[in-house]
Order: sequence, then structure tokens, then C-alpha cells
Amino acid sequence: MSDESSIKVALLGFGTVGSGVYEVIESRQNQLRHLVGHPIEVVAVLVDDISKERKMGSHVFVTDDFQEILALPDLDVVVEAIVGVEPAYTYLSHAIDQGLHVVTANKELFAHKGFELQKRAKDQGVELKFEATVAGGVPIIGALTKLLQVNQVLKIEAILNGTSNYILTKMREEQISLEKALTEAQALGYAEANPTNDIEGYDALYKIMILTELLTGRKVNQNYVRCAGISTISTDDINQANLRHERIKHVGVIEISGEKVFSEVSLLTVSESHKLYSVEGVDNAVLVTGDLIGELVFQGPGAGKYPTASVMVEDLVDIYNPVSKSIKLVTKK
Ligand SMILES: NC(=O)C1=CN([C@@H]2O[C@H](COP(=O)(O)OP(=O)(O)OC[C@H]3O[C@@H](n4cnc5c(N)ncnc54)[C@H](OP(=O)(O)O)[C@@H]3O)[C@@H](O)[C@H]2O)C=CC1
Ligand SMILES: N[C@@H](CC=O)C(=O)O
Repeated sequence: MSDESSIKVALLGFGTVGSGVYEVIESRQNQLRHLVGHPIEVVAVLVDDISKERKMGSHVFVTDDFQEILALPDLDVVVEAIVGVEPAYTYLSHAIDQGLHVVTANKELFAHKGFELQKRAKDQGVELKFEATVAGGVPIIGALTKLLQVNQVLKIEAILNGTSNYILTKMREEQISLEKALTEAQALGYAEANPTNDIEGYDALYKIMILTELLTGRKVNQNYVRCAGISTISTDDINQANLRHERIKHVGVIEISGEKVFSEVSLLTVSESHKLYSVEGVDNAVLVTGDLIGELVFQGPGAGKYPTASVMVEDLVDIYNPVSKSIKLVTKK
């Protein structure tokens, strides 16, 4: 790539997340150019239904055929925000085999095929970034992989589904039904295309699988992780807990002791002294216990257009940013 040429990006998906990534890239051109030394340009978008009206520049090539994306000349990166394991796995495998870098937000895909994709990317010498797959806008993958490399992570306790936390908060604060709160979460762009994944706990389960794999280096079988969602919770349950100064939270846990690893997603009733008690609305929070550092808390928006686009564009910059790639220790004279 010459100094003048742009970094060419294809977006897979133009829903809540994909359109957010597009808008951030468009609106932060100067900053991105400064960070990576080149303009970043979205040249193509893959969607399911090409007849839908989209807010994007007329120069962007829109298609429902992934082969047309792969055939584009000089493409550098594929940013994926579509839904489910397939066809995303096939698309990203082909992209990697063609030498393209990949940024993904697709947790269902990454929980089931992250291992295979990472091996493929390593073999091809391309970058595969997946910060957006866990905890929305909270950069927990980067924190665990870049900032906690020396620590032994012993435990993670986390609220990982923004939609469930939003629903539980609204049910308590406004005494509305789960269904009504879910409709609001969908309108705000927090929920999955199939919201069963949120309220039955699968979305948080995928995130726990990804974190467990990251920490242990071992592939996780979904069937070995117990998973419960919030679908059975009523306002009555929430009010009963409230009377005891407790809150019901949807929590994923990972405990690591030597070779033993325990992971699960369940409902937890927490008292006021618990760090997850005051994590409200769409926020996620990840409590990390490291053997050297003790307990750390990472908290922030766990879903939504711009928080998710934020971490994806940071991932994109991280692939190219010459500063982060070339930090060297300076010897004092
Ligand atoms: N919403 C959020 O807060 C977060 C979502 N994610 C993940 O990001 C991904 C996208 O989520 P979100 O933007 O909310 O979902 P949306 O349903 O809003 O958007 C999905 C997009 O993908 C396109 N699409 C779906 N299936 C296909 C397919 N087979 N081929 C081509 N295009 C397809 C849709 O096309 P069309 O527009 O034509 O329907 C749409 O543009 C998911 O994997 C989700 O789990 C991750 C973190 C946060
Ligand atoms: N539906 C998910 C979106 C982000 O991962 C959630 O609510 O957390």
C-alpha cells in the first residue's frame, strides 16, 4: 500500500452495528488518517436485502453477494456485523484465505468458530480482531490480552448482556413487563436480531465461552456450560428482592484454579454491597480477579450502535496504527 492510497474496508451488515461503524469512519476521517497514516474508506457493504433504503454515500458498492465483495480490487479489511454462525464463518474464512484482515462483532460465530478463525488468521499472517464480541463498548478483550498478560486471571464475574440488564432495571424502576422492556431494548438497538438469545441467556453464554477460551487457550463446548436467562423473572420476583434491599442480576462466571475451569451463566441475587448491584440499564460490568492485581472493575455500555462501533473502529485502527505497532523501550542515558 503506497502512502497516498486508502485502507479499503468492506462492511458485512448494515444494521445497528454496521451502520454505526460506517458513520464513525465517515465522521472521523481526519483523526483516522492521522492515526494510521492513510484515509480509511468503506468501499462496499454486504446486506441481506438490497432493496432497503440506506443512508450511505453513492460511491459505496452495495451487494447481497459475498463473491462480489471478494472480487473487489485492493480490498484490505472486512468488518463483519451480520448474524449467526453461517454464512459468516464461510465468508470470514474466505476473506482470511484471501489475505484480508478481519474485525468482527459476531459473538455467536466467535464462540463456536473463534478457534478455527484464529488459527486460519495466524497461518495467513492477517489480523483477526474481536473486541466487540464481548461486553459491547467495554474493551475487556484488549484489557485481558494487552494489560493483564503477567497476571493469572483467577475469576471473572460479569454482567454481559446489555438487553437483560436494561430489562431488569426497567422492570424494577418502572414496574413494566419484561415484554414491554424488551420492546424498548429492541427499539434502542440493544437486542439481538433474535431476542431469544438475550432473554434466554445464550448471548451472555457466547461471551463467557469467548472469555473462557481467551483465558485458558482451550476450546469450550457450549453443552458443558450451564446457562439460564431472565425469561422466567417477573416484576413480583424483582419487588420481593427489592424489599430485602437486593437486586436480581444476570451474571456470567468463570473460575480458574490450575487446570480446573468452571463457567456458567445464571441469575444471581446480589445485596447492596456487591459491585454488580449498582450496574444498571444497558451497562455491562466485568469484575476481574488477577493473582497480582486483585480485583478490577470494567464497566460501560454493553450494547448499542455507537459503543459497539467505537470498539470496532478502535480494532480497525489497531491493525494499522504505526505507533502501537512500534512502541519501543527507550534506554535512559
Ligand atoms: N446491537 C448490538 O448492540 C451489538 C451487536 N453485536 C453483534 O453484531 C452483529 C450485528 O448486530 P446488529 O447490527 O444489532 O444486527 P441487525 O439485525 O441490526 O443488522 C444485521 C445486518 O446484517 C445483515 N445480514 C444479516 N444476515 C445476512 C446475511 N446472511 N448476508 C448478508 N447480510 C446479512 C442485515 O441485512 P439487511 O439490512 O438487509 O436486513 C443487516 O444489515 C450480530 O452478530 C450481533 O450479535 C455485537 C455487539 C453489540
Ligand atoms: N444483544 C446484546 C448486544 C451486545 O452484545 C446485548 O444486549 O448485550
